[in-house]
Amino acid sequence: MAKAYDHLFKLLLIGDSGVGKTCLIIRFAEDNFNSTYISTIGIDFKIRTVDIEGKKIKLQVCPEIFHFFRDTAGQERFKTITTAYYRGAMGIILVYDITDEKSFENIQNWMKSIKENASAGVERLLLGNKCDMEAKRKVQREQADKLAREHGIRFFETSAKSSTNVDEAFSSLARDILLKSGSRRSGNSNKPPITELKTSDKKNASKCSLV
Ligand SMILES: Nc1nc2c(ncn2[C@@H]2O[C@H](COP(=O)(O)OP(=O)(O)OP(=O)(O)O)[C@@H](O)[C@H]2O)c(=O)[nH]1
Repeated sequence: MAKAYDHLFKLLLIGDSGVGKTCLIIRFAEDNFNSTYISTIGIDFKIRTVDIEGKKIKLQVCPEIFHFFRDTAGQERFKTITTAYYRGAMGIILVYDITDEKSFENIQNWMKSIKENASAGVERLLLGNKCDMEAKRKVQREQADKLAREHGIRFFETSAKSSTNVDEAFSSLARDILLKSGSRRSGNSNKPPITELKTSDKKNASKCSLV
């Protein structure tokens, strides 16, 4: 029997608690949104197959999961329990909440965490989620755009609630991973420059930015 997909890519979402990682995954995989907040204690990964460049790409998506523990001095700390998944991820999505400045500042720490835990060639993507809450915005898109450029990664503003840019963000990451794996095999890079996607996809951006 023919395989139902051409490639399987494992993606991981990281970012502060409450920024909307689980909701983004559920919106992407099930096209659903629930505003009741239950902090992740172990949603399993979700799966969706997308069509990219004529290939069927099965995306297996998982949020970073933490647990609290006490260190030897009795201080409460948290620790990832998905370290193995971190290493196996081919794409990592860094998420902050546009209404929460701290979650944006912490992106630098999450970048460090990727360096320490993930595979060297992992593709990264920055998302500013909850862009439906414009009135409560604390992080300007220019700040995030600058950060993304400094790290050479793409940036979208998304809303899991209104579904803005969610498919676009996941597909763009999958496309980058696909192009990278192809170029690794052929020895040259087909990855379009970051600015190229910006113009072609801008029509989908609605009020949220896609830079
Ligand atoms: N307005 C709005 N609220 C959102 C959006 N995404 C998530 N939320 C809300 O934000 C809260 C946290 O969302 P989660 O998806 O559970 O956040 P998380 O990052 O998985 O949190 P942890 O599991 O604690 O790591 C929930 O109340 C969601 O309903 C969004 O795009 N817009």
